[in-house]
Amino acid sequence: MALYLKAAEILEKAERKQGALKTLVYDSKFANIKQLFALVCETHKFSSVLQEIIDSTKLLKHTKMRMQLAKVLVYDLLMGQGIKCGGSWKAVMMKHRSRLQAELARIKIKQKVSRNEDLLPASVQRDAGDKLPRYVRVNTLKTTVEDAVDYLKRDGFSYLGQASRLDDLTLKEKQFVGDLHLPELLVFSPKTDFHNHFLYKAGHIILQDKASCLPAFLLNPSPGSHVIDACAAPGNKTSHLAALMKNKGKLFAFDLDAKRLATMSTLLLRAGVTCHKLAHQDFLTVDPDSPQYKEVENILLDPSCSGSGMVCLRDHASNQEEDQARLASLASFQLRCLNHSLSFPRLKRLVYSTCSIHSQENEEVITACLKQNPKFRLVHALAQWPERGLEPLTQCLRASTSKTRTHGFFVALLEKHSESGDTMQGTAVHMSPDVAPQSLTVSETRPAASEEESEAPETEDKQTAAAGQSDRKNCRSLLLLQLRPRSWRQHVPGAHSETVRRPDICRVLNGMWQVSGAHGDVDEPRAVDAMQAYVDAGLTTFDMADIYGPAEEIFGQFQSKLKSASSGDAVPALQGLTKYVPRPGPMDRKVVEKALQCSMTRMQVDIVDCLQFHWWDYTDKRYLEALGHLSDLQQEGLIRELSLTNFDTQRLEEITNRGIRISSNQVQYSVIDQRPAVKMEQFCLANNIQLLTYGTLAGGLLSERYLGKAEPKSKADLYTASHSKYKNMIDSWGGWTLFQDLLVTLETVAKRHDCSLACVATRYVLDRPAVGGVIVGCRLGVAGAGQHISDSLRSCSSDLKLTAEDLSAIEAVTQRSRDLMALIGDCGDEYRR
Ligand SMILES: C[S@@+](CC[C@H](N)C(=O)[O-])C[C@H]1O[C@@H](n2cnc3c(N)ncnc32)[C@H](O)[C@@H]1O
Repeated sequence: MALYLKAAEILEKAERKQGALKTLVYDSKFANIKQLFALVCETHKFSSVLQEIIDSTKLLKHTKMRMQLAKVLVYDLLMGQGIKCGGSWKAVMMKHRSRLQAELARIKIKQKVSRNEDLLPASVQRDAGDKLPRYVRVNTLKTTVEDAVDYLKRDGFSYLGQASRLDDLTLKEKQFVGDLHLPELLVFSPKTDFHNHFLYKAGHIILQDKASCLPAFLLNPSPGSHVIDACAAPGNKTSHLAALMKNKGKLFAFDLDAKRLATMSTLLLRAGVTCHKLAHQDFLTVDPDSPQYKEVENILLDPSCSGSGMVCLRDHASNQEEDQARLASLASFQLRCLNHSLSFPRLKRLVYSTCSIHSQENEEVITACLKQNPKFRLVHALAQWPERGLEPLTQCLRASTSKTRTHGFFVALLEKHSESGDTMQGTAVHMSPDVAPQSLTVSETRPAASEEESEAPETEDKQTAAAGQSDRKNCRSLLLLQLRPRSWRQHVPGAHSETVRRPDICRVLNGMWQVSGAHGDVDEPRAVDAMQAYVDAGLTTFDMADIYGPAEEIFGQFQSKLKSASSGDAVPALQGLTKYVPRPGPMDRKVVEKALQCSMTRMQVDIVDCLQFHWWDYTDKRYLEALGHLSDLQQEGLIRELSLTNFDTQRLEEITNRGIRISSNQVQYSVIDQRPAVKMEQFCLANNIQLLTYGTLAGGLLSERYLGKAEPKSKADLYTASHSKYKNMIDSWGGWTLFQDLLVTLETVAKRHDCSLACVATRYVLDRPAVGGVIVGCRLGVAGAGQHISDSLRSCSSDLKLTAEDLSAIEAVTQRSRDLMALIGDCGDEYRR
């Protein structure tokens, strides 16, 4: 039912002119955007027919339903895939089904047609029947046309060469050609879906209608130039401009809409665009005389418009009077934007474009603008283009499904006369007074508009840059952090605060779950030897547990090996954090003390740096008893820091309120699982408790290795306990497709900082306010540990700073995920379901 309610809500908003259908759909954050978009578009297309059926059958009166909800339900019942929900709405629709079907049949008989499609107005039928080719722009910032063609051929597509006629764009499944007008454009059969294709996800190709590629192509800014993209989001044309500029120069991009800008940020990151400067600003308020724009010679102006050229968005049942008012308001806004653009002092060329088929927004706006700006004139663009602007503005381009096999579009290229008064290439337009739009006035309000299709690609495989010596040096100063730098001991009578040294821990901790056996057999002597490399790199903190197989023993053996090898030299200080994970049962002092002694023996220590307590069942309150004893043992000098693992905020508060001082809580925290940010983090900050995080790299799934890879499903694919655990988390969070979006975004951020994707994912969590350290599973005795160490060092190096833009790109993906707090619960609840 959620699908139908959301579709109806969007249609109602569109009816109230609160936005374009596509924008409303994308802004809805609905889980299945594709499904919602299809339903909204189809219902919209058949709107007048559905209205007739609903009116004739008096469905609203019988059901008390609202019109748009009735339309989506009737559409799916009679023309779509059948009602997909259950419950009362289904029952209602089934009750009325025969009458609704009969009414549809009656309308068909009356119109002497047999197919639903034939009921549509002629203009719609033509559009719907004329399925547009799938256009793919090769992103030359990331690849070349030749490489993309080669890749696609190897991927089973058949390349038919360069098209030379429009008819060559009629292609069968799996065939493709090079476009006849635009060199970086490849053309495929209409149903080709690239949304899950590696090249798309890697940002090597951009899914962009051919007409929408014209503006940047015609502006053709040179590398190094300064360019403005005035109404830029979601950024397809910006990325095209950047590609033409080879990422050199300055590309100022403005947009009013924050959400669209967030999408744009992601899109540009994926596309590898780096020469841009995004601004959330009304372009009309940008000061043309500001020194920063003094070198701007090119502007691309693609303002909000009616969207009437977008095949699926055409409103076939619209109110003519309202439309006229809206068009006038849009045209007025477009003219203001144009006039403003032309006031930039160094401007030489401007491209104006709309995805509208209305002359009010196109030729009339240009005509009015040229009248008001006599220093500018039209350039006859792309002579070989088959569809021209309406007379007399044939210098402009128009595009349509029938003549250019694209969406409906309009493009004008304006150029300034040379300073001497000579004209630059092209012909000045001569205005006839009858063409000049008398009605164009300047409106102050922003009109409701339709926006052009936004599409979101992704990024490529890249080996991480190994951190060099300088990284390691930088990192050491940041590496150590006092686990709990505060004076709580003073509040505890009898505390051994003077004698117990507080350990400093590394910001990246070596997690030893990997030696527990859950990740394959462990060669203990090899594991012991492998610890040396971590310690040599300065990564001296190890996190283990009494239930991690031989982890504590391995730590102990390494500790003793270090001592015996020191021959009098200072032994490097290790920090050993372990966990006490008892089965629920009696928690008297003897039990707790014995468990602690066992850990100490295995770890070969006489004081445990940090003891993290876990409890499986909150209904069994003996966790409070256990913590009381642990607190006593701490006072007796056997534990430096008493901590928790996987406790939720409620219990953390309960424990703290009992006067038991807790140093840290170990929780799952990653770009994916951000539950701690909901309330845990705040409580920790207020109570001087640090979070130590695990799962930050999702058991290794958050890495380049899984970028562009098919979803791992089998046991063979998910061969460690970590893989299956975190794959489940990804499934709950939003699934593999969204996860791929995240990988691409992280990888693009990583490239910008010349580090690995894992570094970015780690740094993202390290930067959270309550996070003291991130635990990264250490691959003791496993090949590749070198890379892993350098990544850890780089993650906490001072020169790795995630920018606001990086964060907003990451958040643009994560905000599309499910609410894990609602789904799973607070930290650690996954262990107690
Ligand atoms: C047709 S869309 C632009 C599509 C974009 N050029 C692309 O190719 O991806 C128009 C954009 O203009 C933005 N917009 C509308 N009024 C604006 C203004 N006054 N200043 C800046 N942007 C504005 C809208 O938010 C919308 O994102």
